[in-house]
Amino acid sequence: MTQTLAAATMAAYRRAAGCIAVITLTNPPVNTLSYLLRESFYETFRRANADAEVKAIVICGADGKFCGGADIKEFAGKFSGPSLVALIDDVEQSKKPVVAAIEGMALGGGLELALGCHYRIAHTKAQVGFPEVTLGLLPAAGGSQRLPRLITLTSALELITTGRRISAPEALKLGIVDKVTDKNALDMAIDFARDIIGKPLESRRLSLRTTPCPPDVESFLDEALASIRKHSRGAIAPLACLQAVRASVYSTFDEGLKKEQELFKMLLTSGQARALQYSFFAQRATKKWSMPSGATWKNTSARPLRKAAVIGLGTMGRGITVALIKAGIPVIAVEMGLKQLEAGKTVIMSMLEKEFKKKQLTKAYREMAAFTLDLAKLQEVDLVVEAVFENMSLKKQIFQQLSSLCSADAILCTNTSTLDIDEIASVTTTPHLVVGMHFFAPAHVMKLLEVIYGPRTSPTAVATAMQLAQQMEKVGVVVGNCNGFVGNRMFKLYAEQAYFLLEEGAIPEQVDQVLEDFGFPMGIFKVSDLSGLDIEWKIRQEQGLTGPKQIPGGSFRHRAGGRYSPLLDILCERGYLGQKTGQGWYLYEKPGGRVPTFNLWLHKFLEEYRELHGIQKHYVGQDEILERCLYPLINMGFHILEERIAASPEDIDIIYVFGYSWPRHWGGPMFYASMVGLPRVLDKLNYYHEIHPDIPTLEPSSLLKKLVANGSPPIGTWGAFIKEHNSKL
Ligand SMILES: CC/C=C/CC(=O)SCCNC(=O)CCNC(=O)[C@H](O)C(C)(C)COP(=O)(O)OP(=O)(O)OC[C@H]1O[C@@H](n2cnc3c(N)ncnc32)[C@H](O)[C@@H]1OP(=O)(O)O
Repeated sequence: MTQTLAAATMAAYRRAAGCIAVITLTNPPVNTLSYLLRESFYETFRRANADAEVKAIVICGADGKFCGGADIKEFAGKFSGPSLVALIDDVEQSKKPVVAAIEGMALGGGLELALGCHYRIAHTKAQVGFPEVTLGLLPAAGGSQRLPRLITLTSALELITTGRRISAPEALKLGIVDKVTDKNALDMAIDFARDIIGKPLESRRLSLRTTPCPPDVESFLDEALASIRKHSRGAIAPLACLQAVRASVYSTFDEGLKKEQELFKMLLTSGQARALQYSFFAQRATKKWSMPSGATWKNTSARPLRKAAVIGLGTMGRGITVALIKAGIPVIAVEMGLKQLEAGKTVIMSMLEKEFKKKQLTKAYREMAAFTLDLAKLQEVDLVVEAVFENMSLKKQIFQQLSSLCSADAILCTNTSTLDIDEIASVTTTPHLVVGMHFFAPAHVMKLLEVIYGPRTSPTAVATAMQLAQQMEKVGVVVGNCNGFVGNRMFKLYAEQAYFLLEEGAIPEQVDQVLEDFGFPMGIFKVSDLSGLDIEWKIRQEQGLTGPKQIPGGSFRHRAGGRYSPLLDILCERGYLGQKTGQGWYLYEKPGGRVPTFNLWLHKFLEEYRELHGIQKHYVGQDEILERCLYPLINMGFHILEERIAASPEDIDIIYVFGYSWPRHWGGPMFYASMVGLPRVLDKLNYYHEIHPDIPTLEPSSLLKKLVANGSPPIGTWGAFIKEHNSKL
């Protein structure tokens, strides 16, 4: 096994144009600088350096990919083999000119290696960057010291602290690469290397330079610190990146390297780095979907999509239309009335125009959108996305029509956030082609797509929806059919607890502050005001929890078998719908206002409400807010795993990171639970359930109890317990 790997992983050596040594980094799929590659590179580079016939060296990557950086999997173990810092030092100190031929990508350690080279030549489509910060790390093979010595401090700081990847033309403008070509970068690098043989190299060694600084560097760095603190939402890596760059200003190169190492070691052992690296692999794992039937991404093919239709041009339908066109799929956009069609068309065309200006689209977009009232046009399409109101009878009516109008093999998707896919499919003649696609608003921006299969959905329909997610550059996650699917089913408990906390004595400002300190960009009440309280109100009505369809049998504060908070309903009934009406949980300067301020009415109302219902107000502390909001949500995650609605904790975590702005440096709810410790989560749920026996969702799930009873195994091994848990044998 090791031998096979060793054969595939190497720094391959060959000679070109007589006197040029070409070293090819070879470690599929993205030529990461793993232990084996570093070992091989060390030998190969020495060989090239020692060979008197070699006058210059070119470094490139196999299969048109320079290098994807360090092997992230190796961060979890002990470092062995030659260090990247030392290898790059060898490269920079070489007396023979060394040229990097960058094709595909030079990321992280890959870019650091390229910065050690004396020249860099990139293909125009290549990307370069330091994504370490997104993994909870910093460029620690001299990158944080060499980049600021090469380009402006402002750009170096921005690239290192954000992890933004840039195109080769931008890298050329900034001065990171020396030449860009749309031909073969390796051929160009070889020619270039031949031309520079014998030329002095001293000025090309970045470690010998000093960092060029703006006039008032101290206040520049102070402002940068304040801005990073404001935007990093509790993430520590951006701050460490800044400290490393700061060292490049005030220290010698060697001292700077020491500081870089010190900060790297601190980050590497932090929980945040573990969470972010987990998230990196979790995101990739969602592509490898499976269904309980045994169908998987490997054994199922997607249908080609030449044309799609979107039905319903409200906010969601508009965003979906734009997302499809951005993915290169022509769309027939359908509405039921002329007025709605015209309104939808105007907004969609202006959204497309904006995307075009941002260079996200080519000119052809005008021809890619057709607008019609005529459902007969749907005959031509391979896929339909229905995006009308969240109303079961309306959706069923539409799917019945689709069934007779569309071609027999058209994939029929419903954009629903809660409704039963199977019930919708039941009115069609092709239930196997019906699949749920839960987009998140704004649909042309938000990355997440929940792909929902019902009991009759075919693997082909799922594969096609997942393929479409990829085409739209979204993260698709395949989930089973249940009320609210994964994301909203869990979110419901998060929101519910927040309302209960208001009833018990908290105020929206307090709850939001705790959630924002945790790392959410906005607390739940601000989010509710922003999206409009009536969204949840309509869902509650549809579920028979409130309104004219309310299921009889409950009481004012007890419905559907447990405690119920009618606070949101009361606000909606009074017309307090959030930002759009100028008042919700907060007060706004005017309808449509954006700045939340103290809502005196709400505070008085909460006092009266508590008094009226005999609720004993208590002091709600920060821990209680966080635990009451997050632990029931996590507990529901365990139920969802038990029921196999989500195939893995990774799937749940990715849904939360990409759809609900869960702070990525906490990995996602399930990873967070594993970091906090499952016994603690279990104890706290038991504790709160004892105090609030009328909230059944606080009762710990049996899977959580089982995992704790088994010594709280690592998250990567939960799958075995779930299988065992579900086994009917
Ligand atoms: C002391 C030295 C410190 C150095 C710091 C570093 O270098 S940290 C690493 C910095 N590099 C990165 O963060 C790059 C991460 N990778 C990517 O962004 C992308 O994978 C890519 C390189 C742009 C390629 O994207 P593409 O969409 O083509 O492929 P995938 O993302 O699906 O990746 C293919 C498989 O390769 C695995 N993989 C990619 N990069 C790494 C890596 N750096 N380490 C380990 N594994 C990596 C990825 O997980 C995929 O694996 P599968 O098993 O096929 O899912």
